[in-house]
Amino acid sequence: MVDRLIERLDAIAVEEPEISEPAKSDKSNQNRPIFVSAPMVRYSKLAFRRLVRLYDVDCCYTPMIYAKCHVDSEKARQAEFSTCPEDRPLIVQFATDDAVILAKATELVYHESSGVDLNCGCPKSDVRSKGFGSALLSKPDLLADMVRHVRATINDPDYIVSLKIRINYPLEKTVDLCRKAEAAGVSRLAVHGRTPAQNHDPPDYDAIRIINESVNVPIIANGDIRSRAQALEVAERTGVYGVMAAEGLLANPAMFAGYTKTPIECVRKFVGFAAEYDLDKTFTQQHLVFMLRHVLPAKERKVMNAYKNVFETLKFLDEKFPELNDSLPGQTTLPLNLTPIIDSAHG
Ligand SMILES: Cc1cc2nc3c(=O)[nH]c(=O)nc-3n(C[C@H](O)[C@H](O)[C@H](O)COP(=O)(O)O)c2cc1C
Repeated sequence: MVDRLIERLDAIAVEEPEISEPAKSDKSNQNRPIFVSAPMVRYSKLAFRRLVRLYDVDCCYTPMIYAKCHVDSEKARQAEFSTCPEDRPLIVQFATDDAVILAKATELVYHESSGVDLNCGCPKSDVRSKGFGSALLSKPDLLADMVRHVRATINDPDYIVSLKIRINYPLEKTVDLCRKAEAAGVSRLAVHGRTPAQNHDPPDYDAIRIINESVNVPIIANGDIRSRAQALEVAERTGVYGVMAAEGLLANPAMFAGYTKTPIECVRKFVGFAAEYDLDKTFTQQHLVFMLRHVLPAKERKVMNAYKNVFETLKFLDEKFPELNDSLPGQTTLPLNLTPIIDSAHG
C-alpha cells in the first residue's frame, strides 16, 4: 500500500519547476479560503500537524480513530491521540455509527480539541462492514441523530461538529444528507468530490459547488489539491469556505504556503518534530520518502526508498544535503545534522 502511495506521489506534478520557492499569489493570507490538512490514517499525527501549520495550514484533522476503542480503552487513547496547545484548531475524526459512543468520545477530547468530525467517506471494506465510513452515506437520518446527540452532550455552540463525506449520484441524495445534517446542527461539512466507488477519477468540483450553494454551513472542498494556486482556483470555482488536502501535503507539506516542492528547511523541521513527539520510526521514514521526491533526483530517491529504516535514510540525507543546499538558491545553508536528532529521540 505504501509503495502504491509513493508511486502516486511520484506521479504528481512532475512538470513543476526545479527550484522550490513560494509562488507569487494574487490573494493575501487574509483574503483566501481556509487551508485544511486532511485526516490521514498513520500520517496526520501530531508531528506532521505541527509541521504543516508552519506553512499556512489553518486547521488540521487527526487520523480516523475508532470511537468505541477511544471510549473503552485508556491504552488506545494514549496510542491514537496526542496533541499540544500549539496544535489548534484541531478536529478529531472518529469512526462509529453509534450516537451515544460518538458523544462519549467527543466528551473525552472536548478540552483538547476545537471539534470532532465523523468519518462518512472511507470506502474500505473493513470500515464499511462495521457500518462506518461511507456506509453511513445511505443513512442521513442516523447521521442527523448523531450530530444532534453530540450537540446535546457538548454545551458549547463554538465547538465544531463536522462530517467528512463523499458525494453520491444523483447528487440530490448528497444535498438531502447535507441539509439534514445542517438542520441537526452540524457546523461544517468536508466534501471529497468523489463517490465511494471512485478511486483516482477527477473530483467533481461542480458537485461541491452545488452542495455549497444548497446549504448555509461552511463547506471544505477536498480532492486532488496539489498547490496553493490550485486551492485558490477550486475555492473560486466552488465558492467554498475552505480547501482540504491529503496526498498533496504528504508530497509537499509547504504546499499551501506556495512552495512548489518541499523546501529543505521543511524537511529539517519535520525531523525535529518527529523527534520531539517520538513519531514512530516507520512513519518518519515514510514521510521523508514522500516529501523528498522533489528534492532528490529520481535515481537517488530510488536508493532512499530501498532503505528499510529511518537511520539509513537520514545518514544518506546527511551526506546529500550540503550539495543540495548549494544548488537551491535562497534556501537554508544550515547543515541538517539529522542523524543525531533522531538517534537521541528514537534510541
Ligand atoms: C494515507 C491516507 C490516509 C487517509 N486516511 C483518512 C482518514 O483517516 N479519514 C478520512 O476521512 N480520510 C482519509 N483519507 C482520505 C483523505 O482525507 C482525502 O479525503 C483523500 O485522500 C482525497 O484528498 P487528496 O486528493 O487531497 O489526497 C486518507 C488518505 C490517504 C492518502
